[in-house]
This record gives sequence, C-alpha cells and structure tokens, in this order.
Amino acid sequence: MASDKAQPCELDQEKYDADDNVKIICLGDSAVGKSKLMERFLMDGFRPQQLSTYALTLYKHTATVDGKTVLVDFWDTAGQERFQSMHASYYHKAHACIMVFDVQRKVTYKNLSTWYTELREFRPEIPCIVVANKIDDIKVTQKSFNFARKFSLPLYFVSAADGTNVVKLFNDAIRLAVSYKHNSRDFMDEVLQELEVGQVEMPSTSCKPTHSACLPHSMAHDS
Ligand SMILES: Nc1nc2c(ncn2[C@@H]2O[C@H](COP(=O)(O)OP(=O)(O)OP(=O)(O)O)[C@@H](O)[C@H]2O)c(=O)[nH]1
Ligand SMILES: [Mg+2]
Repeated sequence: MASDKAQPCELDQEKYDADDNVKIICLGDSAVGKSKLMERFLMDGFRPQQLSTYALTLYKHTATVDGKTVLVDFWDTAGQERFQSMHASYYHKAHACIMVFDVQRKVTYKNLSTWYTELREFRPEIPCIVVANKIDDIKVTQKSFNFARKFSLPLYFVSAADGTNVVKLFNDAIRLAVSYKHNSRDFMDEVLQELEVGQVEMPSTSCKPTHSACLPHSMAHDS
C-alpha cells in the first residue's frame, strides 16, 4: 500500500496559507490500481506488490493552478465489497472524481456503471474522469470504451506502472475540481459554502436531517 510511504501531513505553514482547497475522490473496483496511480503521481514511484487499501487513505498534495496555491485532498477508497457501505461519507463535499477500471479485467469496466450511479446519487454535478489503467500490459488504446462516451465523460488511458498519462490525469483532475468549486451552481454546495463563511444562520427546523449535508461530517451517511 502506498500509505506506508506517504508521510503524515506535517504542520506546514505553506499549506495553511493555500489560496484554495479541493477534495478529489478515487473510485473503482479492488486492484484496478487506484493506490498505485496515487503513488505514481505523488511519489513518482511504483512498487508492484499488492496491498489492498483498508477502507480509506487520505493524501495531501499542494498544487499550483493559474499561479494560485491549491491544497488538494486525495481520498483513496477501498474498492472491496466489504467496504461499500462506508463509501457514502467519502462523497461528502468532493469536487471531482477519478473513476478507474483495469483494461485487463472486463468486470471492472462493467462495474463502472455501479460506481457511477453511486457517485451521481451523492454528487450529481461534479466532474468525473474515467481512467483505463494498466495499458502497459496490452495494446488497448485503439479500443473504444462506450461507457465514457455514453455519459460524456473524459477518458484517459494510463499506466501507474510506467507512468503514462498519470501526471496529466491528476493535473487535469485538480483543474476540474478547482473550476467546479468556483463555478458550480449546485445548490447544496452554495449552502455549504455560505455556512462555512458564516453568512447564513440556519434555524434548526429548516435543515432536514435526511440530507447528509446538514449533518456534521462524522455523522454523514453513517446510518
Ligand atoms: N501492469 C500494471 N499493474 C498495475 C498497474 N497499476 C496497478 N497495478 C497492479 O495492480 C495491483 C493493484 O493495485 P492497487 O493500486 O493496490 O489497486 P487498488 O485499486 O488500490 O485496490 P484496492 O485498494 O483493493 O481498492 C497491484 O498488484 C499493482 O502492482 C499498472 O498500471 N500496470
Ligand atoms: Mg488501494
């Protein structure tokens, strides 16, 4: 697992002075290469051994977008079935999604529709990039994958093993996340942003407890 190499986030003043911060989530079946892609981007390395992510790993990254410092939280979720019910809270306030399948395992491509349905249930509007990983092993770049076209989503052919398109993928995801954050007309996002800066006083009766956004983060979707 990549997390043992990633250092815990230090109290780095630069990070707290960031102009902006975004959250990007990574979805897909177990063993499609989500953690290895993060490892490749964040550490520019790849260790082939397999260690499945346990529930969640959070990575902090600082990027520069149009001259501004952006603090990025990457959420690497476990693809395993046994963690499925925990995924709901990961969607909370996400600004973009990287959705990965393994070009060598057809079932992981088929399961994209399940992941996508769940994503849209919680985050109807956020940008989503479909990622065909492991292209180092077979020639697939000529293949068309209809899933991405059907939902008008960008499709990237990448390899965590040799690094093909990985930096481009993550940089584009960060840009999309920042752009979404600033241009979104998503009603709940607007409410949340206003709550964050303390502009809105919400009487307790106006916030229906059925919507996760009204709950503290730790409680969201727990039931
Ligand atoms: N050939 C090849 N193998 C890869 C690539 N990316 C990942 N793998 C291998 O695929 C396996 C799974 O990679 P992980 O990154 O752990 O998969 P994951 O999606 O994070 O899996 P979970 O944490 O269980 O959800 C490992 O054995 C990796 O070495 C790639 O681009 N090419
Ligand atoms: Mg993993």
